[in-house]
Amino acid sequence: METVIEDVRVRKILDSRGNPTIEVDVITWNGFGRAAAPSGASTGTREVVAFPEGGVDKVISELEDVISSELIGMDAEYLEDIDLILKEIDGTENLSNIGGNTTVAVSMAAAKAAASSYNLPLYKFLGGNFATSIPYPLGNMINGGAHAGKHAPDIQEFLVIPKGAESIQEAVFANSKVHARIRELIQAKDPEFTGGKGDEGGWAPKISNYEALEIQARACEEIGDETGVEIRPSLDFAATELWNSKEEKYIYKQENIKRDTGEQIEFVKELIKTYKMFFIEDPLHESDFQGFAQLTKEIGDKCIICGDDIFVTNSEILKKGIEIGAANAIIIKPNQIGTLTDTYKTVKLAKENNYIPVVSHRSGETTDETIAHLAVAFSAPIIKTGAIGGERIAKLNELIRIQEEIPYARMAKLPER
Ligand SMILES: C=C(OP(=O)(O)O)C(=O)O
Ligand SMILES: [Mg+2]
Repeated sequence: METVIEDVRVRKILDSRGNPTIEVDVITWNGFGRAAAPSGASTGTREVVAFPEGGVDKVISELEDVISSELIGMDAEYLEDIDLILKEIDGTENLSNIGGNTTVAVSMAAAKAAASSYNLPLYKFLGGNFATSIPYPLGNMINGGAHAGKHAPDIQEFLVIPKGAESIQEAVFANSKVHARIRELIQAKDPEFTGGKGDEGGWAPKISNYEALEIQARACEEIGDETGVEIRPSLDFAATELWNSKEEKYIYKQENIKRDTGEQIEFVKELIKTYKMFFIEDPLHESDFQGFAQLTKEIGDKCIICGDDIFVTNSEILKKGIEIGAANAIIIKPNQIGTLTDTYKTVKLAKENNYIPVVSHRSGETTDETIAHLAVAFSAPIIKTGAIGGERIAKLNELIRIQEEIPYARMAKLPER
């Protein structure tokens, strides 16, 4: 009885870019769940459609009644049934009728309502008592590409991971120290730097890719020495954004360099070796499964090779990657696939095949903290959710609370790289 849905409310709220997004409340007999959908800027073409034409307003005016009349009376605990109904209401493969952002917000709010009905936090409701490992935060330090202005580096994300941290608190503060040090190092290079940031809270400076790489490496080393925590650099190339399919080249506008697939693979390998990169995301464009497989085979034992736009949290697409050994990690973004059930299906498949699930934010976020709970529930060893900024720290601070709550909490076991 406790988990029976009594009401569903949908509203338009702001995201971190100032764009409208959807927030959903699910009210059960004995509980309440609220969740909001994020949105991407460098989206994969095979992601589900975020919103139907007409955007959030259309969803609210036309769909609120349909969704709530279907869900009222259902049991929020039966997440698979709820997600199935949402997909049935939509009726398309890519959720283009009601939008994947609509379904994901309802799906997450329903799960949170079910958890709350039992007086359980979401991570425990979904993950049970043995979900005790806390993910390492992969934090954004410098933003480029689609997440920053045109003078910023071409590579989308310069990230760091405090892999030597012994607690989430130590980890997030190590990241914030690196973030602050990077500002100083940028300022030393460019005295006119105003402290501008990109969409994910990383600095958006007018420096080259190589300058950014040098600054990133130096900051990791200096803060690592200061704190005694090993901190390793990482990158998200978001290479689909760099790929020009007509020329069949990756275009680095800033350096006026074009690289074909072979050159791109060599370039990525060189950066991994030079900077001891721990994690590289989307080094090749979203359709290059073979390139991913080659890179993984050649250097996947030295660095995590992670697929985002290539897999779009879709288990069927991941299967294709697994068959040929493309990547050894996968970004998990619930709104790429539209429901929690399908998100979990992908995480399960990844784990069964030794692909590391990396639960991730989007560039457009809200203060919704759900992904912190999902990362713990799924025992994901890494969460990618920025380093600073209100919508990023909402997740990081929630992890601090979760760690405090779990009696045997320990940092996740990271793969050796
Ligand atoms: C978070 C990312 O960006 P977006 O949300 O714009 O896809 C990413 O590419 O990993
Ligand atoms: Mg990415």
